[in-house]
Amino acid sequence: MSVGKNDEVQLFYYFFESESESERDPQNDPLVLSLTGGPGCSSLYAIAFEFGPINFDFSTYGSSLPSLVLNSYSWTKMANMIFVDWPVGAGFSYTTNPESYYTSDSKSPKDVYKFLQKWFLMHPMFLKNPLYIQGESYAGKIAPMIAWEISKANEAGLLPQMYLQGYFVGNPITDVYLVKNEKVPYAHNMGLISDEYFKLAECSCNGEYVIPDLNNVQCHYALQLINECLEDLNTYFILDSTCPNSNIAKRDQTFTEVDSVTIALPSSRPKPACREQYYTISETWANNPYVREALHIREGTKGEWVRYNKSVAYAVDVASSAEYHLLLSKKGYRGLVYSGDHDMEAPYSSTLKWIRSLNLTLDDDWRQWKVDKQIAGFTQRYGENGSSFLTFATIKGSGHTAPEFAPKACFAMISRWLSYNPL
Ligand SMILES: COc1cc(/C=C/C(=O)O[C@@H]2O[C@H](CO)[C@@H](O)[C@H](O)[C@H]2O)cc(OC)c1O
Repeated sequence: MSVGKNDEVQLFYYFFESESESERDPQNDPLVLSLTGGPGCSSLYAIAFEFGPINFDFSTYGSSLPSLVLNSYSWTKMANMIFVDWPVGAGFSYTTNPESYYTSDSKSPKDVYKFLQKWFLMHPMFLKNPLYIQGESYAGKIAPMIAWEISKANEAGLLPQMYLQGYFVGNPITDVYLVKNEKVPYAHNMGLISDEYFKLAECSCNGEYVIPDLNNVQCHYALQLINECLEDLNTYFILDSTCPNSNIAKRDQTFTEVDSVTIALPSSRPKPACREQYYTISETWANNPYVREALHIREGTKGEWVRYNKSVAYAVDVASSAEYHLLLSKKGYRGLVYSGDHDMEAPYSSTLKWIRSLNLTLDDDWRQWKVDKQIAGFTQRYGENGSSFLTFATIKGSGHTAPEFAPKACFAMISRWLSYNPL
């Protein structure tokens, strides 16, 4: 989908209608626009590893491309979903003019709005479906900004009028400073550093761990002790292991040209030993010529697909998007902020900090929420005059990409929230 002048910026997307099994109905189900983080991660990551309808089947993986299996916890079971490779440069999105490559926190929500405007022109039948914007990690910072862009455009009478109902974000990097500064207290709360190290850091650094005073020797010493404790920790999911060499799987994958059904490898190779290596296999899959043809990637438009393009030209020019949550709640839009509670990249406690700073009225205090009679996490809800605007929920024992590690709980949470039920 081209956005911007002269069709220079082309945003690639995957669209799945809701699966009309059981009582679902694509004509009336919500429509969710989904963005992955980074900025620069492809939405294929969310589709294949998190909440999309197809996942890689690694159980049969060994001597061929991974095959695909249906995901029984796919959010397409409750919503129509558009997954966009955002921003330009991520996934299969590209530009024909390098100057159009540059984007930012403040510009990209406008591009996504333009994307949606054009998408609805091509799919007008979805204009009456409740619209939600979803983003995780860095996109969790941007999702409420996109919702605000839509809200403003609707109020200005721009067409098409979009039936925006709200947004939901997972482990959002709402405020980069807050997120980073919370890592030390979070590490302490989770038993990763001792009380003594924490107290030393807290006193000597004055609670400032991101940009400590360079002349403060004691603070430096405390942070050094802490860094040693956290070395080799998987900060995205502190219960998970780290990958010693995430390139192993990729290096020995040379595919032979055979028919489009069976794509054999010259030799078999060891099964991936850790999560990062599974991610690498997705790169082999997405770069396979048959796969690219099936995905309608126009030849010559995009070079190598990478799961996370870290060289997108993106400027962080908004320090915090917390105020957008406030603006949207004041307009009556619904928001859900969920956090895998074992994520140290965007700790749930940093999220609670900016939520509290909004001074919203609590209408349902911290309590358990359950799946299969077991605690799935804890939740808190804010609202006024009988209307609930913002729900916060933790997902117990999950990481940065919460649905990847707790698919069933996340499915239940989103399903309840989209149906206006309490978690
Ligand atoms: C631009 O500045 C910052 C960006 C982030 C973003 C993290 C992020 O999106 O994580 C990715 O999430 C996606 C999921 O959306 C994962 O797939 C990726 O592996 C993961 O890296 C965080 C920061 O500080 C904490 C920043 O300062």
